[in-house]
Amino acid sequence: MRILTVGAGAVGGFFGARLAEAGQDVSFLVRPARARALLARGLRIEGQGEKLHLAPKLVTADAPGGPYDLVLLSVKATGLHPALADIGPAVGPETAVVPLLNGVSHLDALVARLGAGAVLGGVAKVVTTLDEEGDILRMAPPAVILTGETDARPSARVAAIRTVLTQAGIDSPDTGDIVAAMWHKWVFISTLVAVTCLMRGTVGEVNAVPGGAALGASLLAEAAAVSAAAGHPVPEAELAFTTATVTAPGSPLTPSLYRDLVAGSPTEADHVLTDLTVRARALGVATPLLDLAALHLRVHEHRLAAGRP
Ligand SMILES: NC(=O)C1=CN([C@@H]2O[C@H](COP(=O)(O)OP(=O)(O)OC[C@H]3O[C@@H](n4cnc5c(N)ncnc54)[C@H](OP(=O)(O)O)[C@@H]3O)[C@@H](O)[C@H]2O)C=CC1
Ligand SMILES: CC(C)(CO)C(=O)C(=O)O
Repeated sequence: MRILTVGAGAVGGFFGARLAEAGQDVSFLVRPARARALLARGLRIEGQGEKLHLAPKLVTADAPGGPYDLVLLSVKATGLHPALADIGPAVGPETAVVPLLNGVSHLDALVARLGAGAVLGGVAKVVTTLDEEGDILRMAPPAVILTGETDARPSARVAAIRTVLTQAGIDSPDTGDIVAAMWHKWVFISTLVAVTCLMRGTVGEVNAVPGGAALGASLLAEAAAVSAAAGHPVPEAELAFTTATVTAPGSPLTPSLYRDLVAGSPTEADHVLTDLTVRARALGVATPLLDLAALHLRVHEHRLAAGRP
């Protein structure tokens, strides 16, 4: 399968490398700084017993190649619109684009730019980050990509993509309804983001103090209520998983958005938190704690926009 991974960061680099290792024809669309780093060191993944080092096939926006069979879109929401402009020439009539961003609003942006026929839903379950050298550090076991047609119908292209992913050691179970799966991941990530960013600590640090675990449970109840009102009630098993994750004593877990916040970098707050609160208002769901978390992050973004890190 001809695959283009857009963004060779923590998520795209990880999944693209796995697919390339498994023998797929993978190109990575990168910008100049990342290209320089990858040419100098190669693409390296370490952690969780994995050690992988390969020379990635790089392409740039001026010559992206293609059309490809599959595009894995793995930029952050802050870079979504320029990336959509860059991938246009790489997308042909048979190309399937699978976005791996958290949140859901990018689906509309993708359809507006590339047409509904090109766009599948997507969820990434992986815990990776880039270290100071730009190598990928894998911090927890999951390696999962969920995908499907946005109207939930079975299709040959989704079956083919899931087979290729599975052959590369990437779990890709049938979700049934990928848009619901995206919402359910959104509930998970917005809860985790709100807990850690509001309290400025890891999950374990928040839960080490009285009231910490109760905050996680309250935030999850708000996010799950929005998802249910939008027509995507979160299954009990996923609620239990998120509760266990955000209330785990001693857990070092932080989301990538928290790491961006403490690094003084722009964050995906609008995409991950503000969008959820805007939808909550439209659906008549009260989300006072999520609103507070979104406000906290808006202040951060405003400070950055004003040139004050
Ligand atoms: N990290 C994780 O464990 C998980 C993250 N996610 C989600 O996945 C998405 C990606 O996150 P993550 O991989 O961590 O982020 P990273 O910042 O590590 O990677 C994003 C990459 O996209 C590149 N990029 C941005 N714009 C372009 C462009 N126009 N052309 C080419 N490359 C581009 C950046 O390159 P450059 O160096 O040029 O800026 C960067 O390398 C986010 O939405 C995140 O919420 C989901 C599940 C888990
Ligand atoms: C928390 C995590 C790793 C869960 O997949 C995530 O999605 C993120 O950091 O953005």
